[in-house]
Amino acid sequence: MDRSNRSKSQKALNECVKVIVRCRPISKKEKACDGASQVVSTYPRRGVVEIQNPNEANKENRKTFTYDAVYDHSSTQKNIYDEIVRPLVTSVLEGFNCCVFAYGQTGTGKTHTMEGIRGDEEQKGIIPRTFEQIWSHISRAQNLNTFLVSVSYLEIYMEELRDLLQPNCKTLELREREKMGVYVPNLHSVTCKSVEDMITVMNQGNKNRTVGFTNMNEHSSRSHAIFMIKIEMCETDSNTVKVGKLNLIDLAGSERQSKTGATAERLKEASKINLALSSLGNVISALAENSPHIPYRDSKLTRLLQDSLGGNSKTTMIANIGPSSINYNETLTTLRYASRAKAIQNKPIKNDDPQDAKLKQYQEEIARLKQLIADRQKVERSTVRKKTKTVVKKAAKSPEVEEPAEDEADNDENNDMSAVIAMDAESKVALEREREITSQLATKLNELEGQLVRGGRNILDTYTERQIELEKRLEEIAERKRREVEMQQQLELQEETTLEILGTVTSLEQEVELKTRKLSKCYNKYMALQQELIDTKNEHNRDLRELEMTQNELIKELKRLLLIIDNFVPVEVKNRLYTQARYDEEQEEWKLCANNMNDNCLMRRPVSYSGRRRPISEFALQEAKKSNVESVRYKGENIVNYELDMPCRTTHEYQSPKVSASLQAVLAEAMRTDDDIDITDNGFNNSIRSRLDRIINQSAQTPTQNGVRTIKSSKIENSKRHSAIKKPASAYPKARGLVNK
Ligand SMILES: Nc1ncnc2c1ncn2[C@@H]1O[C@H](COP(=O)(O)OP(=O)(O)OP(=O)(O)O)[C@@H](O)[C@H]1O
Repeated sequence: MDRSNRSKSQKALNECVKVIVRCRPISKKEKACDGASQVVSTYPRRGVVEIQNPNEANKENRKTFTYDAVYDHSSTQKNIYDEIVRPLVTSVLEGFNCCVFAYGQTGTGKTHTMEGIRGDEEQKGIIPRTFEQIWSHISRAQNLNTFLVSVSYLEIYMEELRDLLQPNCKTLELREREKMGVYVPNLHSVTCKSVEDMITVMNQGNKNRTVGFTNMNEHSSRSHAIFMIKIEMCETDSNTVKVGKLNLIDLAGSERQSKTGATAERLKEASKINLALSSLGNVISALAENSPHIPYRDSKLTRLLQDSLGGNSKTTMIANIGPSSINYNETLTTLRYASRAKAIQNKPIKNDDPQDAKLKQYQEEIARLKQLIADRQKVERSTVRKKTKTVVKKAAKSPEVEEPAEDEADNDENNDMSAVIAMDAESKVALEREREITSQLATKLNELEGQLVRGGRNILDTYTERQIELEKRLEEIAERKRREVEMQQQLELQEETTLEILGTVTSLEQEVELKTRKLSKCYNKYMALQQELIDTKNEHNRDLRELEMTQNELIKELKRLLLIIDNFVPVEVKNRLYTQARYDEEQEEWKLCANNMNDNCLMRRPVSYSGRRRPISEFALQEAKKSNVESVRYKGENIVNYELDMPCRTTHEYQSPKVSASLQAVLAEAMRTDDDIDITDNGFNNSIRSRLDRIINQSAQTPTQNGVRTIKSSKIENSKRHSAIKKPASAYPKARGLVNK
């Protein structure tokens, strides 16, 4: 394709993000819930969803939202795929970047929509259906085009990128390059050659995905999962390469702690999930309002979705909702975000002749290897012939050989073989080596060729002409349905305009009537906006409360950990932790810095004068062994020359450990009542036990004040009590605890 053509095809038209809403059937749990009702009504033919506030007195006051398509509880996985995703995958096969992502509250059917039910032909979701469409296209491709299909699978868990196909490798990072956009270097990708290959990879990734139990979903996804498919295609005629990329994203669901009952780890996961989703909401809002700053950098999720939202990709958002009144607020939030996302404009561009296409590299490498093998084989043959001629000439001169072979240098391989037999040992070895290299090259060539797939070979035998026809019809039906919904929506809009036009007619009375109707419409709109404002404020307050609850939980956890550190971690270890711990901004985690005291000590070792003989120390020998050119020559280990390495802590600085007020109170109470203190060996180590031991004995020796024994830790009293502390072990009859005497 020449430059002008390419620029023509790349002249991108703006295209809005397509938004569809899918409402799942009411669940058994929701049905069983007291006072719950269905508050969502869907109108698939008009692309409209209505939601009614269950607490509002005026039941007529419903909120209405319009989308590109709406699916109710009776919609099937096949319908959704054929009408929504099939046209997108067709675009991918034309060289576009496309993205489908499922968004919604936890338990509303995102995973059901994207992945479906494994092993159930009817219930399989978007991802496995995509595989079938891709391979059916390849099997039918004309001109025997060459394809390279590769897939990657990653998840964002607690704001960390993880490779689901190589779970043990270290966490991944995000990079950005001008032409490539945002990408993940070192992400493992697997080349696939059939539907089955892709299903195997998907299942393998799903096994590694982080899933957990919550009150709202037994198998709740605790991470955002992104399945990436890259299809590189080379047209045999024009030799041009196109690349289509498809991202299939199953987001983790937004959730409220009050409903999911999340605690500890689940709670931390939930707070990260909600943060990422709220940053996604902010990006959607900023894009919809044409804001000059789009906060993509607020989370890894929004950075990864940068091309899909406001970028060069064709994007479809599937907003999953449930019909029950118990989730009214969450459903309303999802519907609002989905409605805002409709305004996002993308600029899809065909990836014609991309520079980073592996297929092109593979094809060039294959051509190079083929040429190399052919050249080697030529050289090999001519060497064999030359050698054989010499051997035969020698043999002709020798008296033992009676009949010299005259036609030994024929072209066929049999003669080559007999020639090899006739060759001397050295030449044979050289020839073997040559052949080995050639066979290695051939293996490499086969490997590379094995990764590529030739189209048009009907890989899927099951695809008959009728099925192909059926697919075409399905696409037509989907297109017609889309247009029908669009027309219906336009009709409704035009109704309003017609009303205005009608307003110009006849009598004053009619004018008054029309204006009253108009006014009442405007008033309704005004009221709806007022309500939205109130709802948004309430939503904001709820979010705030939720965040406060999460914060309280996390503070509680922090206090618990600090209490453990204060009471059970030795002071010197604690101090070391505090001085060595550094927060790594890049990786967003705490790290322990290596203590560089050793290095400093080594630096203080006296260096020797070059040329002077000196006894070699063990250390110097070891340094020399490392054969480091820059390593210094050390003097003999004359310890008198050394500075003393001062310990980190001196006896003078020693302070007795602090005992928390609660522990003191317990001990004091026990002292007062003279009861036995039985401390079981529940994770207590010996040093802690002995510390407690000391404290108890100290207080036992302290004179009582007003009948209550006090714990003192002055040095003088410590020394006075020294003998008391050294009681024989037999003074403590219980092996696993202490008894106050
Ligand atoms: N359209 C549907 N038809 C029938 N069942 C559905 C539908 N959508 C969801 N379900 C059922 O609802 C339950 C929750 O669905 P799913 O796990 O897909 O939710 P999710 O949105 O992915 O939740 P999470 O965000 O917690 O991962 C599942 O048992 C699923 O089978």
